[in-house]
Amino acid sequence: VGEAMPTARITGHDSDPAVRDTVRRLGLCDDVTDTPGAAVTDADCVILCVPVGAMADLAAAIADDLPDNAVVSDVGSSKAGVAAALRAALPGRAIVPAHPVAGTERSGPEAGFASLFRGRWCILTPAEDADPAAVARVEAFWRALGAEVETMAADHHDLVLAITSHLPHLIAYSIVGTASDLEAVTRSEVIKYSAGGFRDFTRIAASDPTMWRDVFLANKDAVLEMLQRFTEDLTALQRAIRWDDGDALFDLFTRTRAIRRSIIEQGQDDERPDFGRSHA
Ligand SMILES: NC(=O)C1=CN([C@@H]2O[C@H](COP(=O)(O)OP(=O)(O)OC[C@H]3O[C@@H](n4cnc5c(N)ncnc54)[C@H](O)[C@@H]3O)[C@@H](O)[C@H]2O)C=CC1
Ligand SMILES: O=C(O)C(=O)Cc1ccc(O)cc1
Repeated sequence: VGEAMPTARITGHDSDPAVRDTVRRLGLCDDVTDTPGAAVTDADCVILCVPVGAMADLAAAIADDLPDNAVVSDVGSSKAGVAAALRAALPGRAIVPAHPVAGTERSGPEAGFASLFRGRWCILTPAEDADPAAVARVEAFWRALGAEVETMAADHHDLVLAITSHLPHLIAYSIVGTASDLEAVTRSEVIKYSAGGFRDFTRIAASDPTMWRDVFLANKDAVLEMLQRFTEDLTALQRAIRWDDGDALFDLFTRTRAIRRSIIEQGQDDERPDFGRSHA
């Protein structure tokens, strides 16, 4: 943020003193405060960057110190529950929930890098009656970081992200968990012979446990809906294998290859040279 907005004054707070020390050491903020309230006393824009299950408590903790004209936003991976929690904790305030759809499996203050949001989408989910000036301020913030901004309803966001992000994480956690439950001898072979497929799942399955526990509990309905469809489609694949239906397998794999190609054409893959994989 400091690099993209050199005149902005950035104040940070984290409930974990070790994180506050690291942020001070790395110089990520102009000031780091020991309480949430002290971080917002003269803020124009407050961005809550905690696991989605912690948003309600943090919003309540800043309520009394928040200046009247401050805009409150967040970066949570699920939106309807967070938006409701922010509205309940901060009644009458300008609230513009946001989700930058960019990240890695890493977390903590050392996991960030300046190009993270460049060319990525940031989805805003303001309520229909939100102040357009507040929405414009949050949009300008993300555009300054290089992101493309789109606005949609929070429920719609949660359905789309359930299939593009949340279910893939659940599947990765599940398959890596299955491998780790295998007998010890097989497990060591899984590690030794892990070809690209399994390795890619282990990257996703190394994502932060607190963050993802909260996402699945907060976006329960949409995730369960997509999981139902997924298990039906998986059963269809199981049937195709059992009955030697090679055409069914071939047709699906041809369709899925086209999806990968369109992601690469839109520049939303992580193969670009500056995407921070060297930090992993
Ligand atoms: N990691 C990723 O790739 C992405 C994460 N997100 C969302 O961003 C949010 C933050 O995720 P990360 O930055 O990855 O996690 P992180 O683990 O790096 O940072 C979260 C921080 O919140 C602190 N915290 C927890 N409860 C708190 C409280 N009540 N008051 C003050 N601090 C508190 C923790 O100590 C931790 O340092 C989550 O809601 C996540 O869903 C959104 C897009 C991408
Ligand atoms: O590391 C990956 O592949 C991710 O999918 C990162 C990510 C995690 C959570 C989000 O809400 C957005 C992006």
